[in-house]
Amino acid sequence: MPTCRSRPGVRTCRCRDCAPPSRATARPYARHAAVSPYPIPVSVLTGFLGAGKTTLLNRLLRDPELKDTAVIVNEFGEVAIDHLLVEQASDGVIQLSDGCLCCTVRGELVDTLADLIDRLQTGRIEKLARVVIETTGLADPAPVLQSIMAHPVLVQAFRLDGVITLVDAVNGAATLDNHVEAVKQAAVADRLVITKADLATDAAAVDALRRRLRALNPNAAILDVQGPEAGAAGLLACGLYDPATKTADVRRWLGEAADDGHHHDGHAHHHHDHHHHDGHDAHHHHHDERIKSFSLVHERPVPYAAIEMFLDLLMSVHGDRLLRMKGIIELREDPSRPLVVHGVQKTLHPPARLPAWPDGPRGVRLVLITLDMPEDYVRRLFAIITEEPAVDTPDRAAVRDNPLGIPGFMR
Ligand SMILES: Nc1nc2c(ncn2[C@@H]2O[C@H](COP(=O)(O)OP(=O)(O)OP(=O)(O)O)[C@@H](O)[C@H]2O)c(=O)[nH]1
Repeated sequence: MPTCRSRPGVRTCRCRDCAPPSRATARPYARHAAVSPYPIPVSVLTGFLGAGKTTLLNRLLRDPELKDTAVIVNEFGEVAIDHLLVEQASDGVIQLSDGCLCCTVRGELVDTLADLIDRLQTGRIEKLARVVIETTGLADPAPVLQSIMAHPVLVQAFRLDGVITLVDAVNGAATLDNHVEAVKQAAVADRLVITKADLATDAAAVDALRRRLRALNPNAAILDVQGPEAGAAGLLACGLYDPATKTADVRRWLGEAADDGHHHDGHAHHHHDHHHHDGHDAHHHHHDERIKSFSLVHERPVPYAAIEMFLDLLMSVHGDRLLRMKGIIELREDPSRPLVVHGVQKTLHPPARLPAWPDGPRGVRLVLITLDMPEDYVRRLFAIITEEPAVDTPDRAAVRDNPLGIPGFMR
């Protein structure tokens, strides 16, 4: 990354030469996908200590589909050894010097990603098809996702493709009991991968772990690391765009919220399975109880201002409790082009517009993954925001023209 022209040595200063372009110039990724390499998909590979991240990464990197992939490996502890374990040519591997990727070296992750773009633009890297970030096992992945999405330049160059979380079949249940980070890792995943099933002697315990993961995260596919579907294609293409069909695949992206057949009431909330028929009574699910995944569904278009107000209120009141949100929205002002929203905690990705609706249901479909968030509050807020005002009431026009005027929701 070049240093600042006016202040040599300073890398990320805010002077006119260096300041990133304003958000207003950010272009939705859908539009330039066809003509430029941007945005480059970023996959985050996470999973508790020793879950098998490096092992899987090494296997994936041998797949020709992963050519032109940059891998950012982070390191927990003083001595940088993880990069030595990643077998691929050292060129593609970027080692963050120290510490935990999620917090202390957040700046460094941003610099590393910015540097990749710089190398691409100056021709030092010819092609960059994808970035994989392997997080330390102790990381809460949300801040990693956030640091990409909150950065005005990075957000134009990269898009989050998905989070792949590895769960060890032998130690997974105990890890979930004892570490809330592990529960968060599982909850925000787009793909859950069970590793070390070959070492597990107790098949019933592995089944119980699967059920527990399913309850924690109803929308993610659960795969076996040894299975045929755990290859590059199955793991690294979780985003809205299906690289196979080159179209937006909402169903694949949102999971059950897009599934018209099952949840007409918009209540896609999964209750935890407390029936342990197998005698493997996983007693302490207290971390699991704090995490909920639910969908908000509305079958009609909504005004832009209403959805904006909903997201604003949700983020400002409960942003810290929102681990992840994804959604697709039919706007009343422009129903033919869906709005795509993507949030991590208090950070909202600049909303993108798709040129057209893919097949399937329209309206509003939002999937929320929350930690200690009062679901009732969110549902009530959503109901008020999406409610059609009764015909013939004097307030109807006022509400339509100025949704900020909805009673009870003045700020
Ligand atoms: N039998 C078996 N061993 C595995 C599997 N996956 C990983 N391992 C082993 O588990 C150990 C830890 O694997 P790593 O890939 O280093 O795990 P990691 O998640 O990168 O570990 P950290 O970076 O320390 O968090 C290694 O000895 C692997 O060989 C698996 O599916 N089956």
